[in-house]
Amino acid sequence: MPTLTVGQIPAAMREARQLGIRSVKVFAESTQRDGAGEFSVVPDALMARAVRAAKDAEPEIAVMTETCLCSYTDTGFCYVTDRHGRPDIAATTDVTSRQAVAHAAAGADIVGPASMVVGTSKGAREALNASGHESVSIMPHVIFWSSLYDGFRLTMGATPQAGSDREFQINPGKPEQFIDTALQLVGDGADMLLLEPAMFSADVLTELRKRTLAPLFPFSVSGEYTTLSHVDSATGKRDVRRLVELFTMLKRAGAEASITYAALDIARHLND
Ligand SMILES: NCC(=O)CCC(=O)O
Ligand SMILES: [Zn+2]
Repeated sequence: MPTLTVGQIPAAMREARQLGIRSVKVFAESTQRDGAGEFSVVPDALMARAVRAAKDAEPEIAVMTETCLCSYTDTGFCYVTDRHGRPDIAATTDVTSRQAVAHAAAGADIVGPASMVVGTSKGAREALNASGHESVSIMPHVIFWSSLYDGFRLTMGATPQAGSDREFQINPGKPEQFIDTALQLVGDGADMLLLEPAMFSADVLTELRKRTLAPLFPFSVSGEYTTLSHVDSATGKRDVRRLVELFTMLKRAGAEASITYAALDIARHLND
């Protein structure tokens, strides 16, 4: 998967603005890890520097972040584990809530609890309110298991070392569980919901569109980017036509907007 250094962010943001993109979502790949994910909240942590670089370059573009631990734990899990290797819910909520505050302090407009650990959205909301960041929004991820995440995990060095990261993600055979979780998150203070993987959650998007007023954002994940688009060897451009068709369908189904790694390529394609 393509990545940027912090130094490359300003140019990408300027191009995004010129092409009419109004928001970006940032993921940070940390090389420093420990058992508790504390490198995500040190002063000048990678995500905070990335957010600051983006907002300094283009203050009008909304910046969304991810609050999660898979890029910061030595296990590669999205949550802190206790000495028995079991998820430690309280510790996970504590550190991801501090991430939310750190991202907001760096200028983020929307933070995205992504571990699916119950309580992390509520925790982030309370921590943001207690630190004067009432206007920062929360967009939690609602996630079906999928092999489409493999490319992201490989790129981010976030493949769990043992077992799988399905603990809190939802079995794709249980759509009602996905819907219940999404509605519960709205009850916990989510301002909007991110649904992933985009292409395999169109049915629950349609259902949720009828059941909540919260804006719904399908997230087209790494496997969708790598399998539905490719660089055309003749033109050197990324052929994004299949992705455009996917996002057109999702818009029909009720998506507010879709999130994609191909945003710049699609905007270039549409502006051609
Ligand atoms: N929490 C980060 C993701 O879910 C990314 C998935 C992907 O792009 O494959
Ligand atoms: Zn994660």
